[in-house]
Amino acid sequence: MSGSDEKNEEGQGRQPYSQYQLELYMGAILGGRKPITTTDPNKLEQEARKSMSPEGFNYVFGGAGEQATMEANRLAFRQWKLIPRFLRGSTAPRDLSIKLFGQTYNTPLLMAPIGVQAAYHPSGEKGVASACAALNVPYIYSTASSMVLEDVVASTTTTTPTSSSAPPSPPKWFQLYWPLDDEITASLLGRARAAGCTALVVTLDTFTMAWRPLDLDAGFLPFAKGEGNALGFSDPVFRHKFAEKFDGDTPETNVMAASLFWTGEVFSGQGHTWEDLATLRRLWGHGPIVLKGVLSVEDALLAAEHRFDGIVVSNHGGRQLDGVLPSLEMLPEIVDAVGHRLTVIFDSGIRTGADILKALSLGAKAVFVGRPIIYGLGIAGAEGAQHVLAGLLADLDQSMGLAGVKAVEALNRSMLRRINYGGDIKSSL
Ligand SMILES: Cc1cc2nc3c(=O)[nH]c(=O)nc-3n(C[C@H](O)[C@H](O)[C@H](O)COP(=O)(O)O)c2cc1C
Ligand SMILES: O=C(O)C(=O)c1ccccc1
Repeated sequence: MSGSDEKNEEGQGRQPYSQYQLELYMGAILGGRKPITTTDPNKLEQEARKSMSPEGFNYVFGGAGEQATMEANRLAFRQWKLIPRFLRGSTAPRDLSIKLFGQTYNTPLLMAPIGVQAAYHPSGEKGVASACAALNVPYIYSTASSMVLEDVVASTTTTTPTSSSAPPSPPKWFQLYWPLDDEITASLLGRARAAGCTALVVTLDTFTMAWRPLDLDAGFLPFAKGEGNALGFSDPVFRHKFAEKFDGDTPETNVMAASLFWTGEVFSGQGHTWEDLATLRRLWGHGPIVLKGVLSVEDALLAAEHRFDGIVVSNHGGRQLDGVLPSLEMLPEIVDAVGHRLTVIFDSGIRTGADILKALSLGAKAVFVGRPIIYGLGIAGAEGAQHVLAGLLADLDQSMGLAGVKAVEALNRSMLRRINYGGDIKSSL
């Protein structure tokens, strides 16, 4: 896949994803090559199931409870249908760029923060971050990462910034599972700042793990093996506090105790309140703060009242409280209530370009996508993740064209009609 970013006469660069469809056809026609894995979002899940370890696949795939919310996320997308327009002149080249917090982003897609990426493929966070960098997609580093923040950033940062051919690294964001101890929080945020993360995502909905039958039945909990703790174990303040409490031990000499100590810090946040968020703002000090996991108009209004820069309308991909509404259901109401006061981002259930179109038309300024990219990683490492990302962006680009829209900023609700055939996903196809 080419990583070129040439400028054309209309100012919007020829994007690395915009030729991907042609590249795949030509590879097949001229070279007899097949894509590295399927281009079909549903088959992708099946391919991942075959390639990944059962525990790894189930961890990514699984929802909470009976997966009612996870299924509802997909059903919600099926209920909105697009209304295309024609004969309005060429839509090419499409402008997928957006403005978020005063900065221009090439596309409205960001890689969702996903924990423990080395559990799905040895290239882990570095693999996904490099796939994102090749496509200019922002990478959001999770607090529960299996690789050290600074190492992941160094692995994707261009070492020769003066070279005119090298595209600049896309922005990086940092996702926080909020520790109880402010000194540890301060240290993590200071490191994220120093590593160049430009925005802070604070996840509200996962202060404790939900009831996840697939993982419970397999007894799979990455932290118990010391996985997903790299950020904490590499943190000087955390290490100091651990040594103080455990007689000079280090996370390396006493993995189990250090894992418990770390997870006790980052997954015990139910005590935090709206008032405590002031501390976070002070500790972060610079750049936007986005609250992830908002599902009610009331909490969205509170986020605006507390002057947060953004929210992610999300149900964590149906992995937390089973039975909650699909996040797409709440998106229009939340946008109407607070869209003029803060930036509304969306995630949970996006699988296709048309899904992204729908979320943006309902008022989201940008979207996060999680599982599909991790399936690509699990199947074929960084190359697989890049294939999925490029496919999703190419699909979005083409779907926009087919809908008769030239720029993301022109999307609006008049492009959508809600239909409800009732019943399950298949009957509403
Ligand atoms: C395996 C896995 C791990 C995740 N880890 C995190 C995490 O560490 N932090 C976080 O804020 N969200 C995490 N999420 C939630 C995602 O950021 C995102 O909200 C969700 O995946 C969106 O749904 P989708 O997978 O349908 O796109 C995780 C999701 C998955 C599937
Ligand atoms: O599994 C998740 O959804 C998640 O958010 C998480 C939390 C801790 C470690 C890894 C992932």
